[in-house]
Order: sequence, then structure tokens, then C-alpha cells
Amino acid sequence: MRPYVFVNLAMSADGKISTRERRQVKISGSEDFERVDLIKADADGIMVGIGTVLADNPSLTVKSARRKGERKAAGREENPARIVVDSMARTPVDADILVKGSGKRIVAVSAAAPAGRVDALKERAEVVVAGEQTVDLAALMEALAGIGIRRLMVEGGGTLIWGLFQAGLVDELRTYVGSVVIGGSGAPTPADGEGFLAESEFPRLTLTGVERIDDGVLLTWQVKKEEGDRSLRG
Ligand SMILES: NC(=O)C1=CN([C@@H]2O[C@H](COP(=O)(O)OP(=O)(O)OC[C@H]3O[C@@H](n4cnc5c(N)ncnc54)[C@H](O)[C@@H]3O)[C@@H](O)[C@H]2O)C=CC1
Ligand SMILES: Nc1nc(O)c(N)c(N[C@@H]2O[C@H](COP(=O)(O)O)[C@@H](O)[C@H]2O)n1
Repeated sequence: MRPYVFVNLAMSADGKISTRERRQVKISGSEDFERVDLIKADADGIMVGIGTVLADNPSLTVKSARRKGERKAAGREENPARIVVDSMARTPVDADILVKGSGKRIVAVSAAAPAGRVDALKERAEVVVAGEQTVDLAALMEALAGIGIRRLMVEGGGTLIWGLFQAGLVDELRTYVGSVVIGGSGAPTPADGEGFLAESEFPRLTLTGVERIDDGVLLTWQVKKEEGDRSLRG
């Protein structure tokens, strides 16, 4: 069994999620950030790759005091479990994701991660070992379902999102297209990695929502399911 996995990202009108220097930029407007906070508050877990932690140093906390209160009233932590996919345990121990806000933190590493770094992270987070050289995302998902994570939000970046699509682990994609142009052939996009080559490999999507927000548009897609998929329903 694995969690229901929904990816939420913001890209520019020309399909970039940050600059070629991997510098975080504001693509969403205030209404969209409000929407993101709402769906984050509804999730059991929120996941990013180590590239995003090193580039943006996000906290991934729920921002609204009211929503944090609602979570607590419902017997949940103020923040969803915050998860970093980090094969070699490179997450800085003073990263915002580890020090800001309350709630569970999970760093997923591979068996190849240096023991000293893993021990340092264990002071601040639960460490899950999955995979030999890189994190085995399917095994990680099983482990997350095992600790009660049913709805998992993925924020990025492009390498992790690609890895999840390649492994058939994405249920839903929410793409906010903002009203800026970033450009740059080397700037990250929603799904980077190696990319698919054959059309038969392309994940197929069904468009389920189109909504104008701020000066952009939110596109919601369901991923067509593969035979034998064991996702919990969202
Ligand atoms: N506009 C938006 O909505 C968002 C933009 N970003 C941007 O994305 C950029 C960071 O993206 P990336 O550099 O691509 O890093 P990433 O955040 O996707 O992390 C990738 C890293 O995850 C690790 N990893 C371990 N196992 C893996 C597996 N099985 N599959 C894939 N990755 C695995 C690898 O070390 C890999 O280098 C930043 O510039 C950030 O600003 C990030 C999140 C959201
Ligand atoms: N939805 C969205 N819109 C944008 O314009 C963005 N730049 C991002 N970036 C993501 O948000 C993370 C920051 O989270 P915190 O505010 O630190 O909690 C950042 O790392 C990206 O994942 N998202």
C-alpha cells in the first residue's frame, strides 16, 4: 500500500519552476499561496527533494494560525510530516525544515549515506533507509503508508517529480501557471531527470480542473492508473 500522492507546483508561463541558477522565485500570487497553504494543512505529509532544501531552504510549515489550530483540534500535529528525499544525507542539520515549527520530520536516505551524517540527522529527524545508492521511492512510500501517511503532497523539485512519475507513484498533478516568463534552457521544469523517450512510456493524464487564480491558471490532472497500483484513494 502507498499514500495518495499529489504533486503541487508553480511554473512560469514558459514552463520553468525556478531560474537557471536554481534561485527560488515567486510565481504564485497571494491567492495561490493561500490555496497551497490550505491543501498543505489537509495533507498528512509534505515531501521535497534535497535539491529543493539546498536551493530554497523551505520550512514547509502551515502558515495560517487558524489552520494550525484546526489541525490541533482534530488531534493532529500543527504541521504535516515533512519529508526530505536525500540519498546521501546532505540535509543541513540547521535547515529550516528541521528547526522551524513542530511536527514529525523524516529524512529518507539510501544505504550509501555516510554514517556520521545519518547519525547527525537522527538528532532532528526520523531517518528512513530505502534503496542502495539512491532512495527507492516505492519502498519509501510503503514505509510512509506504514506510519499513517495517507495523503502526501509533493512540492518538488523537478528531479524528484520525474522520479515519482517514472516509478508510477503520482496520482494527481496540480500545476499553477503564473504570469511570468523565466526562460533559460537549463532552468528546472516540473519533471526533469532523464525524461521518457517512447510515447508508450508517457504517463497519461485526465484534465479534471481549470481555475483562474490571481493572474494565472490552476490546472488539475488525474494520472491514469496502471494495473496493480496500490495507492490509497485520496
Ligand atoms: N516552483 C515550484 O513550485 C518549485 C520549485 N522548486 C525548485 O526546484 C529546484 C530544485 O529541484 P532539483 O534540483 O531538481 O532537486 P529536487 O528537489 O528534485 O531533489 C532532487 C534530489 O533528490 C534526490 N533523490 C534521491 N532519490 C531520488 C529518486 N529516486 N528520484 C529522484 N530524486 C532522488 C537526489 O539527490 C536528487 O538530486 C529549485 O530551484 C527549487 O527552487 C522546488 C519545489 C517547488
Ligand atoms: N506554490 C508555489 N509557488 C511559488 O511561486 C513558489 N516559489 C513555490 N515554491 C515552493 O514553496 C517552498 C517554500 O516553502 P516555505 O514557504 O518555506 O514553507 C519552496 O521550497 C518551493 O517548494 N511554490
